[in-house]
Amino acid sequence: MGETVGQGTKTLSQLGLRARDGRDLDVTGLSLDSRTVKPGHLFAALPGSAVHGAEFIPYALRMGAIAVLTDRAGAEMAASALSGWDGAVVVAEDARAALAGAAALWFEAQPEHVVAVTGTSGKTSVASFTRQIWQHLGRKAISLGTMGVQGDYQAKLAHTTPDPLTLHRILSEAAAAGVTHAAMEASSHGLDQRRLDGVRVEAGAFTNFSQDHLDYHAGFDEYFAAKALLFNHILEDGAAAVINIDGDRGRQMLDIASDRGLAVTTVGITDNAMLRILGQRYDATGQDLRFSLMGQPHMVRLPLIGGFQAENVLAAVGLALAAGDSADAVLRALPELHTVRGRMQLVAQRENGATVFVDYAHKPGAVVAALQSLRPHVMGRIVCVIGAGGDRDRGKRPLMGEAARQFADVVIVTDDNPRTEDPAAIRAAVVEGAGPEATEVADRAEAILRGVDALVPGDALLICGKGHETGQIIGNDVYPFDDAEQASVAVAALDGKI
Ligand SMILES: CC(=O)N[C@H]1[C@@H](OP(=O)(O)OP(=O)(O)OC[C@H]2O[C@@H](n3ccc(=O)[nH]c3=O)[C@H](O)[C@@H]2O)O[C@H](CO)[C@@H](O)[C@@H]1O[C@H](C)C(=O)N[C@@H](C)C(=O)N[C@H](CCC(=O)O)C(=O)O
Ligand SMILES: Nc1ncnc2c1ncn2[C@@H]1O[C@H](COP(=O)(O)OP(=O)(O)OP(=O)(O)O)[C@@H](O)[C@H]1O
Ligand SMILES: N[C@H](CCC[C@H](N)C(=O)O)C(=O)O
Ligand SMILES: [Mg+2]
Repeated sequence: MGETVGQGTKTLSQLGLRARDGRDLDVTGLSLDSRTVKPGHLFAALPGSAVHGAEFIPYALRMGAIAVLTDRAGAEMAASALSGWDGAVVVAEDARAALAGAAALWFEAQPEHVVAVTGTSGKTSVASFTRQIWQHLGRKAISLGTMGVQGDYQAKLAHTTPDPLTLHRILSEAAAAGVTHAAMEASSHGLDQRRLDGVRVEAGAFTNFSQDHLDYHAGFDEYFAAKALLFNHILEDGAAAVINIDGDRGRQMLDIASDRGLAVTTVGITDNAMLRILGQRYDATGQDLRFSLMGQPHMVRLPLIGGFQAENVLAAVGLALAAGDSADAVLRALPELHTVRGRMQLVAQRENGATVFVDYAHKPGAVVAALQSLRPHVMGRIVCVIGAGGDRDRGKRPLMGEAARQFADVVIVTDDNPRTEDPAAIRAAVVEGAGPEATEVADRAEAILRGVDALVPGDALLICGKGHETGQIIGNDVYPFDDAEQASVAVAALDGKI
């Protein structure tokens, strides 16, 4: 799935495309991978990070492609395969954007209200909270992102922001199923690769900015620029923007949104934020939040662990208001919100009362936020089990270890998803930051068992990095593994229940 779609036919011009010889052929489907091309398809030969899709044009032609969409470099690369071919060649300045536009026109239907959220951390949570608010108001709603498609239409996704063919297919299927409201995550890869182009987004949110994905983006500024595309490129004129202005990058995004003339709602603890956090009181099961909306104070009980969840909730409030619901209705839904699986989720409790949480913190900023925000909920020590994924940004590993050393009392370094890297080398990089007092336990199940074993009354264990994931990727294989399940097993074993 994903790389191809096809049902019925459309002409190139109906897809917003123009062949270089001006002919307007019918196409029977769209493919962005040569291996999924069927007779009559348009093959999008896109520039990739490993290869240029144009390398596969001869193969796509053999498979029966009737049209090829590519960029200038691709057309040059495939010049000999394309010369004398009787299909249509579309050369676009930005072939990714052209494909996304074509996908939007292929499917046409989208939920009436689509909002999108970007930022280094909190996208999944904000999208889920927004969808939950809508569902409490009786709207037919979905959230779409890292957790797949959830809500009144459901599907699995391989990516946080899927390729445009998958994305537009899902939006149209959801619309056909009666979904009127969709909240989606806009990942920096997705924005950079124009996967969301053509989606009619009526409101965008920005959460925060810290280090991630520097294996993909050239630097912090390029990573930020990708996120800014939501506000200076994707959002329609007159759309709304909900921006957390607590950090420098938030204020920078505010300027970008204001310059664009978007209707901005600001969020944060900052004095002049329109949705402003006034105070938070924490206990073992959640928090009381005092906040103001356009100057009016409100109190709400949130069954959510972690101070940052209040920022995520207020961003969701901003999006729900921007999509047209009334403040009264939206505020009534808040006490019903529940956490996203694997986000500061209480997964087990020992007989002595000590608690175990699973969190998806897999970047330095998230580790700091998760540990710092757990602290006021915990009277005793915080034990932290942490590792880092292989084949991803290497620079973040020592920083994640350092964050654990700084904000946890006991640190156990273990494997995350080593993928094709040497697990011991990844652990060593994490230990570099975690310091000599950290314990290294390669096997993740054993690390969790040791973490649980260390808990005395009042303590809490935070298992970082894998959140909702149900597999551990070692080499190219995926082995069943679920942090929440391992925590329950460890608690049961140590408390003598199995
Ligand atoms: C780095 C990255 O984002 N890569 C994405 C990108 O692939 P690429 O440009 O690197 O592809 P490539 O391998 O160089 O190939 C170039 C082109 O040739 C085509 N091809 C390739 C082989 C072939 O036989 N025939 C063929 O036509 C490919 O379909 C592609 O269009 O375009 C592909 C098609 O859309 C994506 O599947 C692929 O996602 C890869 C698998 C991926 O893992 N991406 C991750 C990092 C990602 O996108 N993550 C974000 C953020 C997650 C987060 O929030 O943390 C996400 O939104 O999920
Ligand atoms: N507002 C926030 N500020 C700081 N950290 C946060 C915030 N929200 C979530 N986090 C941390 O980031 C982790 C991931 O949260 P979430 O899945 O909502 O974000 P995301 O942006 O979708 O992440 P990803 O890009 O990995 O999918 C959480 O488990 C938590 O540790
Ligand atoms: N979407 C993120 C998830 C990382 C999760 C973490 N467990 C890891 O494997 O690094 C990525 O692919 O970079
Ligand atoms: Mg996410």
